[in-house]
Amino acid sequence: MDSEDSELYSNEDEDEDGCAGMFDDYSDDGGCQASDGSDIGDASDFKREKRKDTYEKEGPLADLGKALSIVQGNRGEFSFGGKADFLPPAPGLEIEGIGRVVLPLIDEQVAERIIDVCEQAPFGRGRETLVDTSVRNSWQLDPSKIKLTNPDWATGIQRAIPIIAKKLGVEGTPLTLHPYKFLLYKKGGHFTKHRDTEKEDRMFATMVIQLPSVHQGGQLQVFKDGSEDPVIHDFGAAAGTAEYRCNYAVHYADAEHAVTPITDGYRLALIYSICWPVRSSHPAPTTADELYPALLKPLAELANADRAFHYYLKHEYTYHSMSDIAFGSLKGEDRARVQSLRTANEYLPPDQRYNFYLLQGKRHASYFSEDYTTWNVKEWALVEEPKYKYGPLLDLEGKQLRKSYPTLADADVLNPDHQSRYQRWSGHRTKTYEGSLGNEGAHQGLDISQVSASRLASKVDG
Ligand SMILES: O=C(O)CCC(=O)C(=O)O
Ligand SMILES: [Fe+2]
Repeated sequence: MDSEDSELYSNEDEDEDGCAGMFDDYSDDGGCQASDGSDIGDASDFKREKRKDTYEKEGPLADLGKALSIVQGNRGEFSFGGKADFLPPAPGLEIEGIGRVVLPLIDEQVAERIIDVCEQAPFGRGRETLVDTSVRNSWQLDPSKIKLTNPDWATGIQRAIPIIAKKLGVEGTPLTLHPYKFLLYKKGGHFTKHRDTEKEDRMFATMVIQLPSVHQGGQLQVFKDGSEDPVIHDFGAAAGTAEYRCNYAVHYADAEHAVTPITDGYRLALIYSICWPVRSSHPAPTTADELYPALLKPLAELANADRAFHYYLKHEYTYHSMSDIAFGSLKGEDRARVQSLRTANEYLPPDQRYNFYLLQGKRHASYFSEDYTTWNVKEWALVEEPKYKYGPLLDLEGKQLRKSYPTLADADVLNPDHQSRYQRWSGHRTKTYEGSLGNEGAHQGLDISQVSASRLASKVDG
């Protein structure tokens, strides 16, 4: 394998906005990235990118994509939940400075006393942590400030782990659950669409446990791949059990989700981060054996032609999860597809086999609008060509190859889902707004930096 170790960020200049550090602009404090609901830049950018899209529609790379498109693997459920049978209905909630809180919470005075010891929950936008009740309106406490005194609580959380692992399609994996926040919503409380960011190393999913609550509204909506049709978690509302037991929901942290407004009562929830075990080596899901001939033929042709290719992972990954556990951190479909490629690769003659690598990329685009008045502006124009930066190659064990910062050409993309370039990059976004302040009618600018999904790149050995 001769890695291209010549250039650092090979295809573009450093951008000038201070985001030269590849992985430094995740939001941490708020724990969440707000998406403000507007489609800034999307329409015009999408059209442009579509026109320019150059991925191969026929030939061995396209055939390999076609064979891979049916690999779904043991994807697990994208978001699930329901009755938390594994937890006791009376958790024994104690709040520092308040004492024992009887559930469900209905007494307004008690609720206000709890609110007094809480802080208004913030959210992350770019590098900032903001409080804006039009985006997020709830009250939060650090888990160190609460106790769940029922001893069945801790054992119940442990009992949840194999259930969650199985539903996520990673049965047998010793996931860990870490309490992240206690949340209280009252009438008017809500949280607009957002993604959760990494709060702990190796966090990849979120569990919401709703404590016995009497309230109206406050459903959790989880959106799949930009779909407008969410999975809805009502935490026992329709079944009439919300007030008598704990209910839960799990979703991948990178899935967009929202909490609809609470229209009456109080909703209490505990948020847990779901994390991969350190240095996990659990078995990969299996794919059907009959698949390999279909993968093998185009893969062999590509190897013969000494052709490198790359694949855009579909889930979001943080730099930490990538470098810590690499292949072990891949989720659902990504995991199944990479594993299928690896298995097919084993059938190639040793001197033709591929090496597989992971790398993370970043796309930066600037937009401009003249009619900027709110965040709902429809017409944004690209100011200049988007810039792309790629991090170093990591092997599937997460080891960094020294000085290997490749450039990825569109012509070499393995694209099983026929995604446009814009779609391939439409993962995690950080939006920053810039404008001339206090100058009515002035032109306004907008930056969008996208932290892309990580990449799988591969190069012919030898
Ligand atoms: O309250 C909930 O159900 C979810 C809250 C949430 O999305 C978050 O804290 O990031
Ligand atoms: Fe969230």
